[in-house]
Amino acid sequence: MNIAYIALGSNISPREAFLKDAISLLVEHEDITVRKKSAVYETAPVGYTEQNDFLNMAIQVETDLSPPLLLEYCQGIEQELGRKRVIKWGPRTIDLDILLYNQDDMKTEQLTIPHPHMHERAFVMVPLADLNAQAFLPHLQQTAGEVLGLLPSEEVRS
Ligand SMILES: Nc1nc2nc(S)n(CCO)c2c(=O)[nH]1
Repeated sequence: MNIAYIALGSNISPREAFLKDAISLLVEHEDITVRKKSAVYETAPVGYTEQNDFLNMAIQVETDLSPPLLLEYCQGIEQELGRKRVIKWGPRTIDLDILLYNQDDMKTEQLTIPHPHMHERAFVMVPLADLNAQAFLPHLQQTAGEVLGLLPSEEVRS
């Protein structure tokens, strides 16, 4: 069994429905188990800012699929839910990005894991820390919490 973290985003209505549908399609795959879901965050667009606000979240999955096969299935979901790559950084019905896959640190033509920009994006790092602040980013040798400046705390602050 492998553990992967996937970021999801949508900024075309109905955003919530696209997130739910994407997760349902992931759950349908016999080699994918969705173990945990973060909260859903409304976020201002970064990069290409002339577009609607996003809903972002992240999920933790267990999978027997290899990274390339997991990517292929995620891209299939984007197609299925009507993602049209009109403007590269533009609006999208649904976006699924593989953030982490075990402790892999790999780069191929199709796929770079960990996601190269994840540490620069609060809309990715906050949902990831929701799931597991101890998730380790091998390319940075830091946990998700450390990237966010969260100090490990034994007790939950009351
Ligand atoms: N807040 C926010 N801004 C974004 N800019 C791009 S591109 N994207 C697409 C994901 O790379 C997003 C996003 O998901 N959320």
